[in-house]
Amino acid sequence: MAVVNGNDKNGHSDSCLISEHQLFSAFYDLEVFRLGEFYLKSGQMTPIYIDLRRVISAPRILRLAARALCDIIEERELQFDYIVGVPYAALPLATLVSDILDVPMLMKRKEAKSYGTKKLIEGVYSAGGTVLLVEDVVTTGDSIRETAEAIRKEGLLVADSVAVLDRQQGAVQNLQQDKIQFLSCLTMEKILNGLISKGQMNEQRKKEIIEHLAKPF
Ligand SMILES: O=P(O)(O)OC[C@H]1O[C@H](OP(=O)(O)OP(=O)(O)O)[C@H](O)[C@@H]1O
Repeated sequence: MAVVNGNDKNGHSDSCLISEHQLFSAFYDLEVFRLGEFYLKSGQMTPIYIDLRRVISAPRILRLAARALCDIIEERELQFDYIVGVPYAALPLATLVSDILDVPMLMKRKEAKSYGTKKLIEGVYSAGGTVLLVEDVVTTGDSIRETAEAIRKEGLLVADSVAVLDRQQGAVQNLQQDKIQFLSCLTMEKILNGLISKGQMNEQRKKEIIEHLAKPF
């Protein structure tokens, strides 16, 4: 993402887009990045785990991440009528993006309830409207795909998705197959570079991690 201090493309002189460095540093201080042996939703072992759920306990950092998402949305001039967070971790982010941009939010449940309205998609909407999907960390993109499928079944449209972090394990290509553009604020490569600058690893370890994450699973 572009780092801009001063005038933005709309000529707002007081604008200050969130930089990748700013975002990385805030997450680093919050101990979002963990090195070790962890398992992902996909079942794959990962030597680096990114726990963005921690941001809900740091409101300023949560807002920073939401503003970074808004920067991408505005920079790329994404068009949409509703915002949906991929459950559960992205729900607080989606709520803030909805508030900052003043665009209505809908909520997709992981499972439909067996009582009440039994709806899978909550909120007020009209078929034909376009939904922007918001994610926290993306690995394969499967969670975005599942959410998009449920939303499309309701007669809503999905063209774009945005995430705070892309682990760069195939999501861009996978989502293209479902005709969903995927954009992110930070990538695994940028995070590994940041961890090198913090003395947490060297170039060789970065190379090993990237090779490990690129293996089929
Ligand atoms: O791109 P993918 O391969 O789908 O992986 C990314 C998803 O995994 C995590 O959610 P998780 O399933 O752990 O659920 P949670 O959000 O409820 O914690 C994360 O918050 C994303 O939604």
